[in-house]
Amino acid sequence: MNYTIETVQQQLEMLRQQIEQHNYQYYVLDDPTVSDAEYDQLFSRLQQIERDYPELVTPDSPTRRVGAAPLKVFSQVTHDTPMLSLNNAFEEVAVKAFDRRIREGLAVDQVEYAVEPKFDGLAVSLRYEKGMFKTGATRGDGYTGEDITLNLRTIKAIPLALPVSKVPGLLEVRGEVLMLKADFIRLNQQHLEKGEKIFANPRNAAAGSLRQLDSAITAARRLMFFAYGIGPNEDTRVPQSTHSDIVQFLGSLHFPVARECAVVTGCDALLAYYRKIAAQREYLSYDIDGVVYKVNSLSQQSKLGFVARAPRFALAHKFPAQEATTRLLGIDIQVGRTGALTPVARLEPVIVGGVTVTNATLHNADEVKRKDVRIGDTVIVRRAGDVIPEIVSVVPAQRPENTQAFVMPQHCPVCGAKAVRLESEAVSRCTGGLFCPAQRKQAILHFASRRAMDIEGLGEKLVNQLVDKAVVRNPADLYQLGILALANLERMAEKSAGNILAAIEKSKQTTLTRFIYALGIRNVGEATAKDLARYFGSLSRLIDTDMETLLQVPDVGPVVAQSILNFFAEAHNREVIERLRASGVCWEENDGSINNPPGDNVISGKTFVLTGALLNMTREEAKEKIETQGGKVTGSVSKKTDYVVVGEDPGGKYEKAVNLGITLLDEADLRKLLQ
Ligand SMILES: NC(=O)c1ccc[n+]([C@@H]2O[C@H](COP(=O)([O-])OP(=O)(O)OC[C@H]3O[C@@H](n4cnc5c(N)ncnc54)[C@H](O)[C@@H]3O)[C@@H](O)[C@H]2O)c1
Ligand SMILES: [Zn+2]
Repeated sequence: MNYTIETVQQQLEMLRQQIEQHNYQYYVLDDPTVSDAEYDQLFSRLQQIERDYPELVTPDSPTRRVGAAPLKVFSQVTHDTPMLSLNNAFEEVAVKAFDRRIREGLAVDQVEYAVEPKFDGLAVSLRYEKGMFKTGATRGDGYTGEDITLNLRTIKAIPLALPVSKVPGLLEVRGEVLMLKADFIRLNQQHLEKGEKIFANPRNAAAGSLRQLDSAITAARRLMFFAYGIGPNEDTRVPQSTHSDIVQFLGSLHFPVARECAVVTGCDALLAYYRKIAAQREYLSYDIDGVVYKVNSLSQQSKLGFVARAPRFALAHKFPAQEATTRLLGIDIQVGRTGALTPVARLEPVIVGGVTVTNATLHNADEVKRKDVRIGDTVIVRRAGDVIPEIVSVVPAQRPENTQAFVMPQHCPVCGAKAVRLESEAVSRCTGGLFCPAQRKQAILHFASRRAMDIEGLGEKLVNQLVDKAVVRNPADLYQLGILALANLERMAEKSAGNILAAIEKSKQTTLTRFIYALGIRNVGEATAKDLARYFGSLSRLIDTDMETLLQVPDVGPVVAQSILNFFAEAHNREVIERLRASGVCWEENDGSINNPPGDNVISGKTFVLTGALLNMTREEAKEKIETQGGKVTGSVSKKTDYVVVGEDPGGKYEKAVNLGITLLDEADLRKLLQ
């Protein structure tokens, strides 16, 4: 196709505008809207056109510049030596071309390179004066960065003081701040639980954590630093000969440096290093997006010099993208072992980092809403190591017409029970805990566990087999098991089958606490089960209870109470309980009153009159105790008096109480009440 200068000009402008917008999203807002691969494509298109039409290159083109201008809310730091970017290569041919250019530029046959992993974080510069950490800044647009000294001081890996004997003057250390994969997963998990925004990848998490106005937030996030270079310095003790010496020197100052740094010679060795690191990538504790090749000799480096935005002596050889763009075909709901409903994106198959991806997690309803993911959307998918692929974002410009926002289903798609979301949680959960097929294994294992029904020998392997073979679908089925069904299972001798049947039989005789706990009601642990058993005395009272009553139980709040109500509201759960009782599971019950005679409702709001001398406490003490529990003590008996406490030698008040028919208590009764 033949372009006129005008159409090329138009294309250029569009590309530049798009790239500027992406730079802003990525560098300033830490919130990219396209995948890196897509960005890199736009960028190399722009580079290509500018190579073909050098007369159209403008000094402000993104290909001439680094990053983006610093945010105004931070103070600015001028870099005495600019912080540049790196030229990129994705293909081996580009690496070979790089090596050839270097050899030609230096007029040598072979070149020695320092090779390093390319950290996927954000570049910072740390300024030390007389060995003390003074200021730290982001790269910004390469010339001016943001002053983030306070935030950097919270990073444990950054030394606040260096041995002055080694660096008496000025030293600027350059390197990358990043978040370790494990810390990233933990942070997102926390955010997910709290219903907060989750980060697309460790780089964004690191950038978002570091570029905070409140350094307390940075301190709460765990960040890591790796040093890879030195900026301005006025010190002859800084190595002057090779880059690898500099890295070693940084290590001796106690800066973390990558263990994978090496020195190699020739182009084949570069490619071998790339393959070696690519194979290790998954196992590294931090994300890398490629490797970096740097001419090792510093004098050769300065001979080669710089192009617009990057040194000529270095090259970033990037790994294939971990992100890709594809179409969202549907949103399925998966039900986890604990009943959590997770929306999962069904995708048009796409290759991400060498693996075909057809599904990606959307985490929960809030996340879907925040990203506004809709069926038919074009989405960016990211895959990192063995982490489940996820949707990073939607490409809004490519949304088809008439799409609808996603709504979380009101019922469990597996068992049809009501799905509810508790106020304190980010996820919806199926309430059919005892019979939902998705939750079977978990429910049965918990039911049989030691502190619940205590069925010895019924462990995970056995439960898996029983459920997979559909011999047991819910805890009630356990009590219908026969020796044959058990003995037919793998690795199950007749003797151990007999033992298990005996353990099941034995478990029938249990306590109400254990039984309530065994039901696996969300938020009802052992302690709560005990409180409930004490308070209600019988299971049927608990099943028939209401919110108001539940809130009277010690330590039961609205969230726990709602969980309990949801659980018993599900008819299938009640059926399983009926079957359990019919098969002989039993415990002692009472009407609850003997467990609860003391407590608020007895003293609180009641009026007491004391008469006669008490043996083990003074009247003052008795009065105080009654009052601290919310009761009232008055001096004379009337129809409004609830209790008269009668001690030794009571006076006229005693007779009056008898006449009015008021409940009399002796000292022992009072003490019991007060307990
Ligand atoms: N998705 C988007 O919208 C978007 C927008 C802008 C940029 N980007 C991404 O950022 C890239 C461009 O960013 P860039 O200019 O920072 O370039 P870059 O990240 O490709 O390379 C330069 C940077 O590499 C880092 N680095 C890591 N390890 C290093 C080492 N051992 N030695 C030296 N430097 C090392 C330094 O921070 C340096 O600034 C793009 O290729 C793209 O992947 C994405
Ligand atoms: Zn269910």
